[in-house]
Amino acid sequence: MTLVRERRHQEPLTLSIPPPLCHRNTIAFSIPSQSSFSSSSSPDSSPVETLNDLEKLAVLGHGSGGTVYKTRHRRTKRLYALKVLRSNLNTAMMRTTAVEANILKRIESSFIVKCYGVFVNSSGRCFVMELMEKGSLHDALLAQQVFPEPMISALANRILQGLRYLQEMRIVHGDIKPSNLLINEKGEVKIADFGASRIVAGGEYGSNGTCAYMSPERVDPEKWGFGEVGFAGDVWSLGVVVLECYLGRYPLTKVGDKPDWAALVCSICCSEKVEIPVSGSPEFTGFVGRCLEKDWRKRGTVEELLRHPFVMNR
Ligand SMILES: Nc1ncnc2c1ncn2[C@@H]1O[C@H](COP(=O)(O)OP(=O)(O)OP(=O)(O)O)[C@@H](O)[C@H]1O
Repeated sequence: MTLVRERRHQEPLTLSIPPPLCHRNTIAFSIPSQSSFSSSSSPDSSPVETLNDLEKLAVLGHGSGGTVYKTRHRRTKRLYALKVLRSNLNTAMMRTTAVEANILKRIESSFIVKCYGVFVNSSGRCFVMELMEKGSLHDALLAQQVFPEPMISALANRILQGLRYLQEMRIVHGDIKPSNLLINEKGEVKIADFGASRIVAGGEYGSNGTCAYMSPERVDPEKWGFGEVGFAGDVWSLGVVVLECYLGRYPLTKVGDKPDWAALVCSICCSEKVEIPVSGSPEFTGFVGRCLEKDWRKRGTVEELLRHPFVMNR
């Protein structure tokens, strides 16, 4: 289980950041224009045929399963991200990456990081992916600390549209968190990393995913979970991310609390309600409240939240 991880430091983002728009003391940063948030990426006309087509340029980051590189297609000069999974993964992780590859093959959405191909070679399984030049939301939070509400609402809108697409495909993401939300050059946020995902067709939820962003019904199914298939869990995680963007820190534990397993489980499952900062606008607090409803039966659905005034028309 991943728990709350050390934030990896990366090159600071160079997102074009507009003047601060909110009442709080934020670092200036840019809200991508409406069109850049809603436009889709152009389809790639030159897919990668073999891994030899790609030359590695730099390391973009490391995950629990492997390393992600910035690469360039030798002939077309097009840039890609290449995720190379470690060859010594245990059987459970190998199964997980096979599920991930299977899911990625089915996905085609401008709200989800595109996978152009999955290759298996001596060093393991490799995913050729759309390059998200601005890194992850996790990196953006490190650089910006807090986001103004209009930025958060645009971001929530895109993630919800991605979740709507996944639900239509009967896919539960299972690990929505800042490091799995990537940003491209246009400032578009997309959902990535399907290592904890599953296609809903019965069966139990695995234990993959990051505890800090897991919903009460996943952490303590006996108390909160009977009958849940998983889509509501992605909505909960979105609520945690949205609140984190607003506060600039992981929101479900108190400042100074050790983010250990016991503190997390208690903050997610013990109390009946999540405390939402009253300083936000009524739209913001209302939206977060619908995402962080502890009882998944009462929690907002993706469709309902897409119509919520906080994200509507973004
Ligand atoms: N398509 C991409 N484009 C640009 N950078 C990427 C891309 N995919 C991943 N990265 C970078 O590489 C880092 C590692 O990604 P990876 O998916 O391996 O792990 P993670 O999601 O951060 O962690 P874990 O898999 O352990 O939960 C990310 O945090 C991100 O900064």
